[in-house]
Amino acid sequence: MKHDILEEIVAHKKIELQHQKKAVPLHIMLGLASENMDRPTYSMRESLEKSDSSIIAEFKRKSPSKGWLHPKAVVSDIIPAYQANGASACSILTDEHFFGGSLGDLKKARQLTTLPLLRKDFVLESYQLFQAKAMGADAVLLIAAILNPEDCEMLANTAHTLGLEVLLEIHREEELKCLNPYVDMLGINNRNLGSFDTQVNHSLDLLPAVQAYLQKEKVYTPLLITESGIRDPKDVIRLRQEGFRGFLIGETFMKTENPGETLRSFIQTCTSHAD
Ligand SMILES: O=P(O)(O)OC[C@@H](O)[C@@H](O)c1c[nH]c2ccccc12
Repeated sequence: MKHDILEEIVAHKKIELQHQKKAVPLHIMLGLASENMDRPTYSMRESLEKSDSSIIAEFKRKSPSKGWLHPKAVVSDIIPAYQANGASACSILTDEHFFGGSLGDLKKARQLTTLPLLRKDFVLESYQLFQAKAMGADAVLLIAAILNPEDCEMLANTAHTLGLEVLLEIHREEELKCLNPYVDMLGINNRNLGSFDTQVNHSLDLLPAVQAYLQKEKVYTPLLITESGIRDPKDVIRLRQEGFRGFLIGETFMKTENPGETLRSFIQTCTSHAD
């Protein structure tokens, strides 16, 4: 049987969470989150909607599929450069073991940018939403492949209570059952998190099923995002024409020496080739 990395990540996350909760108990983390309730927040959905390029630029040092991309990447270099060069939002990988990130990266990023910040991690419980709020996130990722619909709705509802927007990620049509009224953005991940197989066309393949579902369930109106494996500005142009309004890109920027510069020329190509 093929080894499923997603199962390994979730198993590791559960142990990690036990340690984190021992170090900072739930009620303390909730308190830290509430202290952040008054700070200004930035809507990722609005930022993507009003942009012509709608790029969510990701800060990711390594990944299980690609290994190290940029081992010495520093938040204070890259996040301000992402903002200066036209990103609509930033995604910060906070998983340490598999992606080389940390909650400290998110906290630092918050001090350096007014872009909407997405906490990118493997969220299983509300505790992680409190962490996200405490560290300055504006939005959180929920991954349908690791949640059941009830937990997903509970987490999305809690996120909204904390003033966090929700990006729900799906890879397969069946995962649409995790949609709920609290989902602000629906992301189609072009990468299968179990096998790492990544095809940009996956978003287009799944789109008719997503549109049919949204047509049927008219109360859900999430903004459509495409995630992973985007290397060519032409893909962004093509996917925008089909209705996508957010493009989550990590590796294409992070594997270069100057991710901000790479973002700048990527956006330039996108906008100069669009009608
Ligand atoms: O580096 P890429 O191929 O541009 O992909 C970015 C982002 O979509 C990817 O990091 C991602 C999408 N969903 C995730 C869930 C967990 C961790 C990482 C991810």
